[in-house]
Amino acid sequence: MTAVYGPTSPEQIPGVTQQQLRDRYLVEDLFIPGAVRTIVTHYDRVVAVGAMPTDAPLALEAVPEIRSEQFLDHREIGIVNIGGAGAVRADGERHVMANGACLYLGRGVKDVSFESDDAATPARFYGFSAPAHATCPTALVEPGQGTVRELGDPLTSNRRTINQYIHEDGVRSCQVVMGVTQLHAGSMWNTMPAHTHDRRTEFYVYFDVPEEARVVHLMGEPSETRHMLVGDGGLVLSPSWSIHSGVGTSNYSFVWAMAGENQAFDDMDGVAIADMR
Ligand SMILES: O=C[C@H](O)[C@@H](O)CC(=O)C(=O)O
Ligand SMILES: [Zn+2]
Repeated sequence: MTAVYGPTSPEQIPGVTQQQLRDRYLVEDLFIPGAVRTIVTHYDRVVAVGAMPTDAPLALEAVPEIRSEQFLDHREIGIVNIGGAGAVRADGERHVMANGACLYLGRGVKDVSFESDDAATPARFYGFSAPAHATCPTALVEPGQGTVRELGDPLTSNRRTINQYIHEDGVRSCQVVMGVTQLHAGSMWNTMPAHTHDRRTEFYVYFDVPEEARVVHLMGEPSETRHMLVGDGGLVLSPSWSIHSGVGTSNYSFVWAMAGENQAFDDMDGVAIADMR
């Protein structure tokens, strides 16, 4: 249940087919009932995890690609539940996780497992993990209890609430920065004007996307953008050279998470809309 996403270059974007773009930057099967999926990437060595327990708990296991006995021997992980109610056990402690809750586990935690309260409405745990060279304490944040930033305007269809969970002024980590953005009803655009941050990789997982709806996700260098239509649960990989923005056919939410050179949320290189191609 492991997939490896190798490094890519912006020079590979011109001429790329829609299928090649999706093969390189989109994970559409992160959540499989009764399984843990591990997505090993060469973008800042970030590993993404999707766990969807049904009637039995699922363990977070090291995969051969990370050459560790336990998954967190050399790593940290931020976890957000984007599904039904559930819990994460970490070294015997049970952390109850409602939809939207965020759990941070630091380097050295040994036994991690995921469970759903009700197999009929399973939890969907999304994990974002990066290498860590020190141990930060375990921390749980209840939904909406992070640092809230209200952004955008209904007039530009981008009114949204950002909840920063793991960040410089919140739950501490070595590299991981993580939060959830919710688009308000009637607002469809995230992150427009767009930005890059050449110092950090960023992944999005779109959720609360209605079944018939899609998010038109924009990526690529600002001067050479491409799009992918992404449904509920889709994971999009943004290398540091890529913008990450999107417009839905409905409103939606997404988990954003970053790792790399720094943790400065505002270290972004904004792009004027008129300069995008
Ligand atoms: O670097 C920061 C990230 O792109 C996201 O936090 C942006 C976002 O959630 C939004 O504007 O809605
Ligand atoms: Zn960003």
